[in-house]
Amino acid sequence: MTDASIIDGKAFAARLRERVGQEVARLKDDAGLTPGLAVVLVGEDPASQVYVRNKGKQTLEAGMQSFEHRLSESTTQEELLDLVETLNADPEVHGILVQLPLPEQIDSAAVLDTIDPTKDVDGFHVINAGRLATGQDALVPCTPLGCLMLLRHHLGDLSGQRAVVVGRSNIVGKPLAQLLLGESCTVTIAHSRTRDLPAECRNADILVAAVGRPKMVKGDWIKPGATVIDVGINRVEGEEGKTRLVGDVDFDEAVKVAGAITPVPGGIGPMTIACLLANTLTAACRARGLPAPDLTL
Ligand SMILES: Nc1nc(=O)c2c([nH]1)NC[C@@H]1CN(c3ccc(C(=O)N[C@@H](CCC(=O)O)C(=O)O)cc3)C=[N+]21
Repeated sequence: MTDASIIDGKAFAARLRERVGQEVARLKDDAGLTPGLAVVLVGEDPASQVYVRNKGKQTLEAGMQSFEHRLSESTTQEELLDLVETLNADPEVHGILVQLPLPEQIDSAAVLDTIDPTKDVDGFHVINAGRLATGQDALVPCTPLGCLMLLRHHLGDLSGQRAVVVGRSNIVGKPLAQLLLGESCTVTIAHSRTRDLPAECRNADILVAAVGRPKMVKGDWIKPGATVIDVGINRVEGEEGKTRLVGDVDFDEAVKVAGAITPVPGGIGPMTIACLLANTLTAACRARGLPAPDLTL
C-alpha cells in the first residue's frame, strides 16, 4: 500500500493568513477599520511565551493591531477580571484571548465568562459554546475550526462520514464534535474511559486525536484509508538532550495505514493561529455591522 498523503497545515495556514491580510486591507480602505487583537499572558511559562510571541507577530503581519498584556504569576483573579473588563470596553480591541492554562489561584471559567462574547475569539465563552451547539452564528474555537477547514479542503463534503474524536475537552473535543455533527457526520466522542478504544477508532473514516498523550494512537487503531487529524502538541525528550514535538498519533505507523494525515509540527498548530486571526477579522466586521468575509479556501 502507498503511504498516506500528508495534509500540509503549515502551507494552508499561510494561505489563510494571506486571505485575512487582504480582507483587513480592504476593511481599512472601505470602512477605516483596523481589527485589533489583545492577548493576555499570566506567568512565565516558556512554551506559552513562544505562542504569544508568534500570535503577536502574525497579527501584525496580517495588518491588524496587536495588544499584549503580560501579568506576573502572582496576579489575582480580581486584577485579571479588571483587565478583561477594560479590554471589553476598548473600541480598538475586537478580539480578546487569555492564554491558558492560568495559575491555580485564578478560576479560569470565571475569567472566560467575563470576556464579552462578541470579542471571544477563542470561542470558549458559554454563550459561544451554546450557540455552536444549537447551530447559531458563533465564534468557533480556533483549533476545531482549523481541523474542519483542513478536512473540508481534503475530503470535500463530509456528510455521512463516521468521525471519531478522541478527547472530550471543552477546547477541542466537544466543539469539534459539534462542528462535525453540523457537517452531517456520524460522530463518536471517545476518551480515556472508552471501552476498547482501538476498536472504536478502527470504525472511523475521520479519526481525530486530541488527548495530549504522545504517540498514543497506533497504526492498528486506524482503518485503512482513513483521514487522521493529529491535534496533539507534546514536547518530548529527543536526541542529545534536545526536546522535540510529537503528536498524539504514532506518525511512522499511521502513515502506512491512513489515507491522509496531518503532521506534527506543521499540521493543526499553525492552523490554530491562522483561525485566531480569522476570528478577529470576523469579530471586527460584526462589531461594525458589516458582513464577515467568507474565508473558505
Ligand atoms: N486561550 C488559549 N487559546 C489557545 O489557542 C491556546 C492557549 N490558550 N494555550 C496554549 C495552546 C497551544 N496553542 C498552540 C498554537 C499554535 C501552535 C503551533 O503553531 N505549533 C507549531 C509548532 C510550534 C513550536 O515549534 O513550538 C506546529 O505545530 O507546527 C501550538 C500550540 C494555542 N493554545
